[in-house]
Amino acid sequence: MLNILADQNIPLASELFTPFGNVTLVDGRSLGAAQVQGADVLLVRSVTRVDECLLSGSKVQFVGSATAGYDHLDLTYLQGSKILYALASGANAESVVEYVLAAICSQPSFLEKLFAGGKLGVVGYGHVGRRLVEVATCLGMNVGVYDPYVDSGAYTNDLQQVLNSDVISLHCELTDHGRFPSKHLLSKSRLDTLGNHQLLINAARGGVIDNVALLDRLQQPNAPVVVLDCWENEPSIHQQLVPVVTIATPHIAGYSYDGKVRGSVMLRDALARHLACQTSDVLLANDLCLNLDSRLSLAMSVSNLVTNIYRIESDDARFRSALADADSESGGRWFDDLRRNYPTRRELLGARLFADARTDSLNQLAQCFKLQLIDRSS
Ligand SMILES: NC(=O)C1=CN([C@@H]2O[C@H](COP(=O)(O)OP(=O)(O)OC[C@H]3O[C@@H](n4cnc5c(N)ncnc54)[C@H](O)[C@@H]3O)[C@@H](O)[C@H]2O)C=CC1
Ligand SMILES: O=C(O)C(=O)[C@H](O)COP(=O)(O)O
Repeated sequence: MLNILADQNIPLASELFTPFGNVTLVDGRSLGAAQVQGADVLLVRSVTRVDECLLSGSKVQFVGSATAGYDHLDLTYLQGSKILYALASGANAESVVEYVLAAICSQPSFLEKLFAGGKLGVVGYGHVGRRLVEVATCLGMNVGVYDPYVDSGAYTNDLQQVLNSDVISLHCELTDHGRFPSKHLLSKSRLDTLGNHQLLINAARGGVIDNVALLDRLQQPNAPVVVLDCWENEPSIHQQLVPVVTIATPHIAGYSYDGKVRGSVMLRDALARHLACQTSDVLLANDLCLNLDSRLSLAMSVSNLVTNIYRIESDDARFRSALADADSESGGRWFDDLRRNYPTRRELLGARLFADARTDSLNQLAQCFKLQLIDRSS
């Protein structure tokens, strides 16, 4: 029997991994080398740094991270030690895209701009960036993409062109090495080029924006409108930033129930392949039923639909209230508590949409989110 150590915040960890061995659930943030010693398989989230310090001397042979980002894994060490690893690439891309749409919908003037020929600038053209571009273009928006490693075809822009956009959304991985490190990509000088006619969203990693420079920029005149999901030094974030950003959330853009379960299943499947075991399918049907008035404009339909399933303002309110109530001695515990106790949020993708007629706008929406459009009048 394998000894499997899993972060307690990986949904269905016990159910999915018990067929392979004994599953022990642990607190990923405080996980230390002593706990890992007897484990064969380690399943983590982004809060656990997986490197030589954690694994040296252990018998871990497989590391799974139920996340898209992998800046918490020392891949050079894992490869050098012949420890297999698996990620949940793409599992939560839809969740992040719906978060970004909710952020835009929470700022109606920016939503209107994007539907009136304004531009959405996307940094990073991986799973999230591609899906965001797919949805935005399907809705008729004008899009530019900066990703120095990937060909984004007709959407290709240089970084400054993207930073001139009405809405800028960051979706690159966090790196401090290589030809194009993304650490502090939004440096003081780049933040200085932004103005109050722009919305900046960071649901990538905190370190992509220099948070000290951001605080300084947001205290100057003509500051951009900022939505922050990811912060430098989580969970002990720069708290002075909170009052000056427009929306503050605790790194939950990827926290749809669907996205998290997809991530768990991806790891289960990767471990099963490694062990050459069969697995059964996990069906994750979207049973959400939504209603929409077919007379609404496309912009209003998007806004109604997105806010129907997810109100980013509620996350922002919970964040500010938890911070206000936080014990100053507790470090970032309030931030992790918000994440651990995150309410169930479903995705729009694949839901059923009831309307009183089939209009072009509704067909367009149905195509974007693979909705099952049901015409109540027929
Ligand atoms: N807030 C949240 O809950 C979540 C955050 N994330 C973060 O978002 C990132 C993107 O997610 P995915 O698209 O799934 O990852 P991905 O690995 O599919 O794509 C990352 C993209 O970033 C690009 N990139 C790397 N350096 C860059 C640079 N300097 N400038 C512009 N682009 C650069 C890569 O070429 C790649 O196309 C993840 O690495 C993760 O850190 C992902 C999911 C949830
Ligand atoms: O997938 C990623 O990358 C993320 O940022 C995760 O959604 C973050 O969740 P945790 O792994 O920190 O629970």
